[in-house]
Amino acid sequence: MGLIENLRLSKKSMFNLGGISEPKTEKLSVSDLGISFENTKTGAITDAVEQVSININPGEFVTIVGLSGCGKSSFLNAIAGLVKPSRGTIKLGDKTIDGPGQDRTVVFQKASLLPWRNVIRNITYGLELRGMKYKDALNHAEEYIEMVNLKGYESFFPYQLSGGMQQRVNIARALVCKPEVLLLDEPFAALDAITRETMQNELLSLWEKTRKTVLMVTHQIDEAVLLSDRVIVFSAKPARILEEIKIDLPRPRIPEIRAHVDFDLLSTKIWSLIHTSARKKVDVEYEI
Ligand SMILES: Nc1ncnc2c1ncn2[C@@H]1O[C@H](COP(=O)(O)OP(=O)(O)OP(=O)(O)O)[C@@H](O)[C@H]1O
Repeated sequence: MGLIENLRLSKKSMFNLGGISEPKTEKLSVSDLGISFENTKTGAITDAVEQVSININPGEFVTIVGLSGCGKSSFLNAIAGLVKPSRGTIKLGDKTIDGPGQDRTVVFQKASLLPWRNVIRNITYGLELRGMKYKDALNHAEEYIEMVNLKGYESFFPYQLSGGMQQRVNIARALVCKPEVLLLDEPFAALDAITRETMQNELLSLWEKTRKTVLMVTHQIDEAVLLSDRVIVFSAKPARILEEIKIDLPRPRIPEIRAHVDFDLLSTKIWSLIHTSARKKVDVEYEI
């Protein structure tokens, strides 16, 4: 099924994928978050994130952009429960997040598939780990194989797939577990420009169908504008929120939205915020 047909799916089928209902999603609230790392040898402290507060509504697609090394991944990892914050709280609904959980799944830049499992068995793996019988897990996985356009590749092993196909398996593997929140850490950064664009279009279509709550980190400003409802611009390290920019481009979005005049305006605004923070960082470091 092509992108346009996908976007024309009825509202009913958008929210009821093959009869498997999505879990109820709660609001993700981050309050006054601070993250510091201590060098165990020298005792030196690196402050990566400082006083960040964000609310992400169910079904919202939010992206974080900022300079390299400013603290984006540390922030995302804290929400994944992989990094312990030094200050502040993270909540999903009423539940405080203090470690990894099935309600959140992370997709990293590198696909890290299990090389001894074929495509379908990589996708069923998370469900099997949770105690689901393979036959049942297979039913769920087959649905996602179609969604990520890998029908026909079920029996292929990771070494037989391109980088883009591996990342599609990775995304299907994350979605099949039906997390409440999908965390994406530069998911397409390792791909060439054309594959990256294809994957962005596919993610756009996938999100329109699932309306999953997504928090993504990226270096690509156009990627952030294309996909997001809101872009949060982080300052240079330690990361603070410089500005939250609402992306009020119409939905459902199609790839051609890149030609929309507001697309350029929004991208330029974000670019300018990041570059201003880069200049300030140089001024501070060289005491200009
Ligand atoms: N486990 C760690 N121990 C010590 N310092 C860390 C650790 N993880 C990250 N840092 C430091 O925290 C700061 C922020 O790193 P982080 O990876 O979050 O930045 P980023 O914005 O995601 O960078 P990039 O865009 O280049 O991936 C950096 O100075 C980094 O060296």
